[in-house]
Amino acid sequence: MTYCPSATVPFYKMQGSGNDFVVIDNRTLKLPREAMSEWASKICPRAFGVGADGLIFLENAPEGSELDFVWHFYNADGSRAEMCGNGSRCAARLGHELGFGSRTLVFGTDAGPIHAEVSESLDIVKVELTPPLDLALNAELDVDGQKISVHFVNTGVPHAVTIWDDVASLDVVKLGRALRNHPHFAPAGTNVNFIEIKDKNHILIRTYERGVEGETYACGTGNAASALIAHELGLVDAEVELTTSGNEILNISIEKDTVFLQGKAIKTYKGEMYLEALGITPGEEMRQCAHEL
Ligand SMILES: N[C@@H](CCC[C@H](N)C(=O)O)C(=O)O
Repeated sequence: MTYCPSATVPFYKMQGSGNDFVVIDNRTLKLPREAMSEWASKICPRAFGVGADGLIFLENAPEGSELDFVWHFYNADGSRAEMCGNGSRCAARLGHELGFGSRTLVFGTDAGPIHAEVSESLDIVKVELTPPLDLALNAELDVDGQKISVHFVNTGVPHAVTIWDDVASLDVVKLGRALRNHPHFAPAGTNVNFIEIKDKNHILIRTYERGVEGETYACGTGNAASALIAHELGLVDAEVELTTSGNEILNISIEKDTVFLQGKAIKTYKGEMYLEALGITPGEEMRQCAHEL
């Protein structure tokens, strides 16, 4: 089917613990992958676009695959990311609601398959993250003249984790940007988490996200990385509750090498976006119906 936009493209807006996403069902739109990055960088900016930390496209899985669907995930700046924990919880919920699969489903990301369980109420989603990679503890890094002990693990995307006494008082954007761009993490860069251990089952967390290039209200894979590292250092148990900067709760459970992330996945609205207003150039097939724009 050739897509004819009649000026607008339907979308869903969702949030997982305040990490917000525009989600597009690409089964009918059939937007080619080459155009997705530009769409993200036009749709995600707040005030000028729809506004979101990331853009997610849901598509049918390849014929014969065991997946219920596949996604394409883009950060607000248009960079593609291998995975997103909060986005994966939103995608699982919407994927189920759009008929891609049952409440227990599996979908494909660049980091590998994600198994998800959507609650009966649909508002809570638990995902099993991809196996953690490249764990490295206690690198002493020079950041703006101060020595910081930095831990690292990839929980689908790269995460640096630093431990502090009072995360509320930190300049997360300044420190986060410096670590994100630190030569130690080149060329991919990293997301950066700032955590405060409250007790064996409770962490306060703030995250600087790569691709948003700022602090977000929550980052699912960052919460997983932080709990995993704190557990590895003997600071917390295998079941951890994290309070995000948006004051939401995310739950992480660690079972041997498997990490689960659970939290709210909320569908906030459904809308139609105007391509021209967003500065998106319609593709060839869209020009056929330019009179409708
Ligand atoms: N917010 C996400 C992570 C999204 C990708 C990240 N910004 C990156 O580029 O690595 C999460 O909830 O995990």
